Amino acid sequence: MTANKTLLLLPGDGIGPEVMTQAKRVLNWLQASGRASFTIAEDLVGGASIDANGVPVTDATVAKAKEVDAVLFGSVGGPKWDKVPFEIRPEAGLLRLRAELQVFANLRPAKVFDALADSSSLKPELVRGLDIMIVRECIGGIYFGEPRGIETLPNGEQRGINTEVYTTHEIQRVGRVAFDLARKRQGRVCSVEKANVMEAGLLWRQVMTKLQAEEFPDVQLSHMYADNCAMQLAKNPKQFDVIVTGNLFGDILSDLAAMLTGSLGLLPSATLGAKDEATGRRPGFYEPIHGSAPDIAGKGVANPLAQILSLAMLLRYSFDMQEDAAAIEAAVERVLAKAGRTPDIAVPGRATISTSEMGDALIAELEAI
Ligand SMILES: NC(=O)C1=CN([C@@H]2O[C@H](COP(=O)(O)OP(=O)(O)OC[C@H]3O[C@@H](n4cnc5c(N)ncnc54)[C@H](O)[C@@H]3O)[C@@H](O)[C@H]2O)C=CC1
Ligand SMILES: CC(C)CC(=O)C(=O)O
Ligand SMILES: [Mg+2]
Repeated sequence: MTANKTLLLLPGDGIGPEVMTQAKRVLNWLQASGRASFTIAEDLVGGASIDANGVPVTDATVAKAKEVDAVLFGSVGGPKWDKVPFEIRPEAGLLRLRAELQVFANLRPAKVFDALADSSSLKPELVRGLDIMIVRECIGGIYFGEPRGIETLPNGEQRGINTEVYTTHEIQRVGRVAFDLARKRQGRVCSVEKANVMEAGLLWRQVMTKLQAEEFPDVQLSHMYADNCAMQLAKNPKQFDVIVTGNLFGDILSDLAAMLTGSLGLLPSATLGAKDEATGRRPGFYEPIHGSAPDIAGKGVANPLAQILSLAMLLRYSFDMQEDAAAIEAAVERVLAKAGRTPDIAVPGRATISTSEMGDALIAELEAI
């Protein structure tokens, strides 16, 4: 059994708590079957924290997130908080957590399960067997760059400002994560930016080129403009192995990649920081790539698999529980093969199951191991 590990759950808003409930069942199964022992805390974040505490994440919650071995996050936001000041909107809580934990490398795998090749909006032959890894820089770029804000000009007009900023160091550290991952995969990295338009993109391209030549000559590096990458992902996604890109392009391209797999409700992510050489600890923050899905929240129909697969990534990357992570992924595959489908991945003409029934089906598969 793996020694006691500490875990903070932050379900958040909308479908966040609904899908987190199913992930908790998997955690319970891991403990009840004697595979692991966790100390689990849970806290508010996003709109739920605004309602209770007036801020989207409290200092105490941030402190807890820094103390634990890993954080499992749901999703935040929703129309209820549309009118709160921008600085304390629910999403600001998520951005603060990522920044405070210094989790800079967001790993967003897009893998097509065999049983779902027909659920993609692309032709099955284009996506069958697809397995790409998008590495998105997560605490820099235009989401964090200064200056930012909305200012009033002398003529009374307003101007909204955000700034794309990347330093050599920020590009190198996420680049190393991408090259390291490629070494364990097909050995190919495609670096994505807009070096034809933006200086930050030009620097990104130069730094990646130098990094590959100096530290990763065994890995093949190509470059692509972000607009072309979006087109190529829809045209021929299997050409990619690892894609490394900045915060904004990574956010957008990973939602696009999600639809190749059949649904946004299937894509997990792991966001990792640097390993502290003194303690051996590496911050790990795990979340589905989808948001709080206000259009389906409260209906019991959200697909919990992205949240559960995020837990599998947590076990793999933060707790080195490779077998258990693989067991969960295999159970997901078996549930899908037996046509266990929430509405987002429905097979036309066949009944769908609810969020909790998807949880039931998954636990049944895990118990059958
Ligand atoms: N990490 C986070 O907490 C994120 C939060 N958001 C926030 O979420 C709210 C809604 O944003 P949207 O742009 O609508 O994106 P969204 O990802 O919440 O939803 C987009 C579409 O995908 C569907 N969908 C998402 N997850 C699903 C699941 N697990 N099962 C089935 N269908 C699913 C939704 O029903 C919706 O039709 C906003 O407040 C946004 O800021 C958005 C993205 C990430
Ligand atoms: C801060 C988030 C709402 C941005 C987002 O869409 C994401 O990280 O996937
Ligand atoms: Mg997003």
